[in-house]
Formats: sequence, C-alpha cells, structure tokens
Amino acid sequence: MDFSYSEKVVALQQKLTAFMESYVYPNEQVYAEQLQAQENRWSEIPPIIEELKQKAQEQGLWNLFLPDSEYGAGLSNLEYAPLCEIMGRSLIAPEIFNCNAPDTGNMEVLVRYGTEQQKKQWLEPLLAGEIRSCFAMTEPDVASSDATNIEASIERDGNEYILNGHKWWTTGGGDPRCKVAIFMGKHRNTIAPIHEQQSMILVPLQTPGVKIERMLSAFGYDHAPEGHAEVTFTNVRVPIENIIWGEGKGFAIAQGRLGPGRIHHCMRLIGAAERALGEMCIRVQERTAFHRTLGEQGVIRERIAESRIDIEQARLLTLKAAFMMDTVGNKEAKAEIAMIKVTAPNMALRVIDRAIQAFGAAGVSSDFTLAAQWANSRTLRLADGPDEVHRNQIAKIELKKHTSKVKERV
Ligand SMILES: Cc1cc2nc3c(=O)[nH]c(=O)nc-3n(C[C@H](O)[C@H](O)[C@H](O)COP(=O)(O)OP(=O)(O)OC[C@H]3O[C@@H](n4cnc5c(N)ncnc54)[C@H](O)[C@@H]3O)c2cc1C
Repeated sequence: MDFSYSEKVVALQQKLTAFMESYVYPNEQVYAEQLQAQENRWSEIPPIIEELKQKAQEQGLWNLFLPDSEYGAGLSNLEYAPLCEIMGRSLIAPEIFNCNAPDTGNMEVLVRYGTEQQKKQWLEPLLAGEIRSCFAMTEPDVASSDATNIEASIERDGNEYILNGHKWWTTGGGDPRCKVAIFMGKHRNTIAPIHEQQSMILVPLQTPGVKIERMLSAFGYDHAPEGHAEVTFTNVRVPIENIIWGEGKGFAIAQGRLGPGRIHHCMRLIGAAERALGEMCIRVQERTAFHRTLGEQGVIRERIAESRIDIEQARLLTLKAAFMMDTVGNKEAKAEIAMIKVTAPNMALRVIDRAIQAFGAAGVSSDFTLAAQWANSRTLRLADGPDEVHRNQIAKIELKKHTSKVKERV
C-alpha cells in the first residue's frame, strides 16, 4: 500500500486549505449570526452559504466526492480522503463544496442506479447544488439498525405506488431547498426472500401525504436549517418510474450507499479531531496555571501525545479502507469500512474531549467549535449504523476465517 498523495491531490489539498482559511473559518461566526438573526431558523438559508458555494464552484472545489468523472471530480476514495478530512474541520464546510451528507450518498445512488429521467430530474440539480435531498429509512417504531425491520409499506396500484410509513432522523428534511426524499419501504404481501422485500423510491417532498411532523434535536443542537425530521407518509402516490433500480433492490442499494457515506464521515471526523488537537496545542501554550504554561504540565503533554497517536492510527485505517474500496471494491472492503466506522467517531470523541478539558469552561461554550464537533461525533456512533452492528460484522468475518479449523477438530 502506498499512501503518498499524488501531485493532483497535493495541489487540491493546498487549494482547499487556502479556501478554508480565507473563507470558511472566518465565516463560521457569520453563519451562526445570520442563522440566529432569522425569524424562522427553518425558512431560509444563511446567505453566506450560497455566497461561498459559488466561490468554491468557481475554484473547481466542487463535487470532489464523486469518483465518477462524468459527473464529479473523478477522484478515487484514497485521493478524496485527505480532502474530505480538510472539509471535516468545519461543520459548515462540506455543504460549501457540495460534499455534504446525505446528498453525497443520494447522488451516488442516482449515478449508479438512477434512470436517465431520474438523473435529469434529481441528480443534475443536486450536482449543481440547487436543491437538496434526504434519506428516509429509520423508523421510530422498530429497531432500524436492522434494515429488515423496516415497516413502511409500498403497494402497487396501476401505474403508481402507494407509500405509507413513519420515519425519523431524516437528515436534511427541514431544509427549504430539500425537494426529494429517498424512501425505503417494504412491499406489502411479498413472498420474496427477506433481503429482497425492500425498495427505494424517490418521493418529491411536495407530494400530498408527506408531512414533516417535527424537527428533532441532537444534544440540543437543532442543526437548522437542514436538521433531522420526523416525517409521516400517508397514502403518498408516486409514479412507478420513481423506483430506484427495481423492486426488491432496496437492501442492496443500502449496502452500496452506506459504504462511501460511512468512510466520508470517518474522513471528516479525522479533520475535526486534527483541528481540535491543533487548537488545544495553541491554547495550552498561551495560558498559565500554577506558574507554568498548561503545555508544560505532564498530564497535558500526555493527552497531546495520545491524541496524536489516536489520529494517526485512525487516519491510516481510513486510508487502508479507502485503498481497499478502490482496489477490491466496497463489498470486499466491508471489514475495513466497519472497523473505521467504529474507530473514527470514538477516536474523535477522545481527542475532542481532551481539547475541551484543556480549554476549561470555554471548551463547552459555543464560542469554539469543540462542543458542536463533540456532539456531532457522538451522533456518528449511531448514524449509519451503531458501533455494535459494525463490531458484530467484524467479528463475523473474523470467526469465519477460523471455522474450517473448528470443523477439522470436531
Ligand atoms: C444525527 C443522526 C442523523 C441520522 N440521519 C439519518 C438519515 O438521514 N436517514 C435515516 O434513515 N436515518 C438516520 N439516522 C438514524 C440512524 O441511522 C439510526 O439511529 C441507527 O441506524 C440505529 O437505529 P435505531 O436508532 O432504530 O436504533 P436500534 O436499532 O433500536 O438500536 C438501539 C441500540 O441497540 C444496540 N444494538 C443494535 N443492534 C445490536 C447488535 N447487533 N448487537 C448489540 N447491540 C445492538 C445498539 O447499542 C443500538 O444503538 C440518523 C441518526 C442520527 C443520530
């Protein structure tokens, strides 16, 4: 494995870093103030976002996540990793470069499985950053980490599907620009095998019967104006052409969709941790307690060292997972994807927590990004599958390696 960055990637890293320093970090506060000044946090987008999106697009820092060169930058996962990491340093950055979840995952689904009509109607405006989308799979009434539990129903009626279901944590559903949901449901009265009973269907959010019941908050953060919606679908009718790939393909798409999406979260978490450690290192050299700078205290030094070790380990595992995805495919890389999906959020939580501690009370305030990044990292031990489910998958693969030896002994 060669993890050295190509010239193209180094040039993009430099360009992206310069953009972050000139436009993103200085405008984090501007974004917060603009959002705060809105009468309704869900009705408008702070204007700074659209301004910066335009600048990023002009500079070619746009859709870097898409490996498909017909639509995106044509970078491999390994090439995208260090760039996504830079974006992860700021919670407002991914959208500025049109690289934010869940749109990236949804765009990849449309690129891979969408019809020409679906691409024209939804993929093109998403790639242009004109609209946004959401992904409605999780349900409040069932343990949704097991996708076979999904109860939302799909029923065919002539040339239409009728959809019913209750979803929540539909990220992006509160955004006034969010025009379409990818709805995951189960066909009624199906006798198909358990993993072929589900389909994904495109549902324009304006369709009668779609209702945003409320916006949820995570650790008190509403993440407006995108947010996380609780949505009901009541006798929602969509044309049969809105199905993605075909009936019964929902589970297979979910597996494909979540591979790149998961690793992108991990790449961003490494950036968040790296920024926290950098800020910690500055802060502890600037402040003195008990006649020494904080950075001269042994315990602080130990935490800095542990954080550096944690980040390097997670970065290498992320790069390995990206390398495997590029070389042997997402399916073969599933153990590495699962490993990094467990490692990265837990690593970021440890590193950010140490930084918060070093900042004192300031660390838990909203004057710095540490508290918000900590909360975001914590949600990523659940979103895109809880830790336990990924650990279970890793253990399954590991146990299988030794099954033949067990059989030999019996
Ligand atoms: C901020 C945020 C954003 C999200 N965005 C989206 C989105 O855009 N679209 C969407 O559809 N969903 C989204 N989700 C939902 C997320 O994917 C689910 O919460 C997750 O899959 C877990 O499902 P659940 O909440 O139903 O937990 P459950 O399935 O009820 O699981 C509860 C707990 O049980 C334990 N558990 C589960 N399985 C096992 C096992 N095999 N072994 C041991 N323990 C186990 C785990 O501790 C788990 O946390 C989001 C969640 C968050 C927090």
